[in-house]
Amino acid sequence: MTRAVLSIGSNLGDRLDHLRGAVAALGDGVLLVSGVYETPPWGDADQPAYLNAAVMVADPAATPGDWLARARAAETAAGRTRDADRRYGPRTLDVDVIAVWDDAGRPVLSDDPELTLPHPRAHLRAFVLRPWIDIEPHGRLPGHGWLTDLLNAEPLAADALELSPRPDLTLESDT
Ligand SMILES: Nc1ncnc2c1ncn2[C@@H]1O[C@H](COP(=O)(O)OP(=O)(O)OP(=O)(O)O)[C@@H](O)[C@H]1O
Ligand SMILES: Nc1nc2c(c(=O)[nH]1)N=C(CO)CN2
Repeated sequence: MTRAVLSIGSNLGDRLDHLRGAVAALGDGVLLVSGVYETPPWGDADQPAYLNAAVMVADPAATPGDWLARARAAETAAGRTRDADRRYGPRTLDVDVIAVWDDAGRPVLSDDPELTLPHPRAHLRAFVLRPWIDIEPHGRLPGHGWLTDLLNAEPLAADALELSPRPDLTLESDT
């Protein structure tokens, strides 16, 4: 049994549709879905604004590697395209594995470049932490502490002010 928090983001094409595609591709594993946020581009300012959200998933059989495989499958299913030469550049869909917990609730730690856990830049990204707080208000980022403490301290506090909640956009299925 593992539980994981995934970050989903899109800044090309029909952004909302891409996020919805990601949630659909994750299927029965999805436990909780955050609100949608419009966020300024991080890491490379010369690109359109993103829509970001966070998803909590769980599966009795999934290994940490399975979550990376499912993240990649969701990107493919939602028709991921990207500029391969551009680090932090625009993309139709990005699904990052932010953190994973084992069946005893212990965080899984990994320094494997293929799957580093927790995600090595999560603590620097208001666009990851703010949606995650929606679905886990008392959550902790393993190795870094309470989500709310991270988001309320500089430099993230300034970034958090730039995020726009989009309650008009929802990822939940209508059915
Ligand atoms: N926790 C993780 N989640 C997703 N990918 C990871 C993780 N740790 C390592 N990776 C590796 O990172 C590589 C690059 O992923 P990707 O193309 O999504 O990077 P990026 O979106 O440009 O940057 P970032 O990962 O900072 O968002 C992938 O090949 C993947 O194996
Ligand atoms: N706001 C925002 N900025 C980003 C995002 C993202 O999802 N949201 N993803 C990136 C990929 O590395 C780079 N920059």
